Amino acid sequence: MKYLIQFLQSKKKMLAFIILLALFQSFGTLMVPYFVAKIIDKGILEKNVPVIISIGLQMLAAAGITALITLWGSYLCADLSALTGKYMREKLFDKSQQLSIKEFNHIGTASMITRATGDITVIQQTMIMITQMVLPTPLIAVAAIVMTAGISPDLVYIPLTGMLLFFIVIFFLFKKASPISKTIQKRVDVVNRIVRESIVGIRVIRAFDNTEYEKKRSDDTFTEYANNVIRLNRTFAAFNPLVWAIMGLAMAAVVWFGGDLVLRQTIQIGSISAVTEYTIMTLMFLMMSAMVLVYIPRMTACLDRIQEVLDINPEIADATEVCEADTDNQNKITFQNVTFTYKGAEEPVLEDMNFLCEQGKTTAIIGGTGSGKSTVAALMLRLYDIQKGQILLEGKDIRDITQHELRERISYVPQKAFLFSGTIADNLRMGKKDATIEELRKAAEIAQADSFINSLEAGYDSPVAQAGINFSGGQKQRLCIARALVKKAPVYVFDDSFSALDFKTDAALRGALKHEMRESAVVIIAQRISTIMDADQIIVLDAGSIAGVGTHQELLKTCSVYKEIADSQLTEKEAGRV
Ligand SMILES: Nc1ncnc2c1ncn2[C@@H]1O[C@H](COP(=O)(O)OP(=O)(O)OP(=O)(O)O)[C@@H](O)[C@H]1O
Repeated sequence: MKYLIQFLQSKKKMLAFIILLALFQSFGTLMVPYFVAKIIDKGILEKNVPVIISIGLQMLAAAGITALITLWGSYLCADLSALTGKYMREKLFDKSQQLSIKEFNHIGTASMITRATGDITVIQQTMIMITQMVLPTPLIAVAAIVMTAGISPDLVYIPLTGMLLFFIVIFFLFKKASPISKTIQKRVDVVNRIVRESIVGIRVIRAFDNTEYEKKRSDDTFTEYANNVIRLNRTFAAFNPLVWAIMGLAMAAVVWFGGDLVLRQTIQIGSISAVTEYTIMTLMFLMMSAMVLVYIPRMTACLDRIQEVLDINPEIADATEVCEADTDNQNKITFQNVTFTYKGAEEPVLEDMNFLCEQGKTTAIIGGTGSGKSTVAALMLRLYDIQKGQILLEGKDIRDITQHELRERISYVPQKAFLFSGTIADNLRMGKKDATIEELRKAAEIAQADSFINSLEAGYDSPVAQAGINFSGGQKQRLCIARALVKKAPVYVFDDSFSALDFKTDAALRGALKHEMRESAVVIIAQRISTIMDADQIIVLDAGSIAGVGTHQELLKTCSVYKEIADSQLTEKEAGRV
C-alpha cells in the first residue's frame, strides 16, 4: 500500500479533481428524481403543459451535464489507473535490475512475472472500479438521506433501515469472500509457474513422453484455481437476490408509508417517486461498492506482493565513496586470497584463490564439472560478494568502484547463450549502442559468425526470435561472442563459450581472438583442453581450490589433475608430448 500512497501523493491534484467530479456526478444523479417529482406534482397533477416542458428541459440539461461529467471522470480514472500501472512496473523493473542473483532467485522468475503483469493489472482494474463506483457512493448516500429528509423526515427511516440491512449482508459476505480472494491470488502464482514450465520445458516433456504427467499436474492446478473462483462466485450468487429483496422491501415501504402521508396530505404524490428513486439509487451504489470492495483484499494482496520486492535492500550495492579504476594498470584482474561460499551451502565453493590476469595475456580456467569455474566469472562481475579476500580490477577493489563502471570494463559471454528478440544487429549493439555496421562485421568475423549471418536473406537485420530460438546452439554462441567483442573492454570473460563450436571453428576463433585482444586481458573458462592449451597461463580448479597454474607443457609435468584431464581428452600427439 505504501507505494500506491506514494504515487497518489504525487498525483494529488488529479485525485482531488476526480473527487470533485464525483461530487458533481452524485449531485447531478440525484437531481433527476428531484425533477421527476416536480414534473408529477407541478406539471402532471396540475395539467400544466408549459411547466412540464420547462422542467423536462431542465431535467434534460441536468442529465446531459451529469453524463459529460461522468465521462470526464471516467477518462481521468482510466488515466490515473494506467499511470499507476506504469509507475509500479517501472519501479519493479528498476528493482529487478538491482537485485542480486540470490535475491532474484528467492522471489522466483514466475512470481516476478506475475507480480509485474497480473498483480499490477488487478491493482489497475480495482482502482478504476473504486474511483468510479465506490467514491461516489458515500456522497450519494448522504445527499439522498438529506434530500429525503427535506421531503419528509418520516420517510428517512426507510433508506436508513435499508442501508443497515445492507451492511449486515455485506459484513457476512466480506467475512466469507475475503479469504477466498486472497487464496485466488496465491493460486495465480502457481498457475503461472506450471504454465511457464510446461511451455519452456516443452521439448523435455515430449522427449521423455511426460505429457500425461504434465497434463495431470496442470489439471490439478487449474481445478484448484477454478474451485476457488467458483466458491467466490457462489458467495456472490447468494448476495444478489438478498440485495434485490432489500430493495423491493424498501420500495414497498416507501409506497406504503408514503401513500399514507399523501392521503394525509403531508407530502405530494411526486415526492413518493423521488424518495423511491433516492432509496433505490443509494442501495444500487452500495451494491456496486460492495462488489468492488470484495476485490480490495485481492488488490491489497497484490500490493503486498509488489511491496515485498520493492522493499528488498539489495545486498550488493555501490559503496558511498567510490573510486575510479586505474586504466593504465596492467594487472587487469587480481584474485587475492578469495574465499566464497554460496548462501546456505556448508562448504566454500572457492577457497583461498590467488591469481592474476594481465593485459595482453590469456588466462584459462579449467576443471571438472562443479569445480567452481563459472563462480569465478560471476565473482569478477560482482554478481555475488565474497566473504574473504579481495578481487581487484586494475588495482582497485571491485567493491570500491561502481557496479556500472565494473561491468563497463568487463565484456562477458555467459555459459548459456542468450539472445534477445529483435534483429541480429540489435543484439550485437547491446554493449555499444552506436557501433557501426563495420564494427559489427569485424566482431562477427572474429567470432566466426560473419559467413552464416551473410548467408541469411536479411543479413545483420535478420530477426532474432525470443531467446534466439531460431538459431542453433553454435550459432547462438558465436553471436554472443560477437556481441561481447563489439563492446570494447580491457577484460573479456568467456564462460565456457566455445563448447558448442566444432573444433575447426573453435581453433579459428581462438586464433582471431589472440590477434585482436592484444590490449586486453582475456579469461577463457573451458572444459575442453584443446580450447585452452595455447593460453599464457592455465589455472586448474579442483573442488574449489587451485590445483595448478602454468602453461600447458608445465602443467602436464607438474599437475596430476591437469594430466588426467589431458589424458582423457587428447592423444599423446595432440597433447604435444611426442
Ligand atoms: N546459485 C547457486 N547457489 C548455490 N550453489 C551454487 C550456485 N551456483 C553454483 N552452485 C554450486 O557451486 C558449485 C560450483 O558451480 P559452478 O557453476 O561454478 O561450477 P562449474 O565449474 O562452472 O561447473 P560446470 O563446468 O558444470 O559449468 C557447484 O557445486 C554448484 O552446485
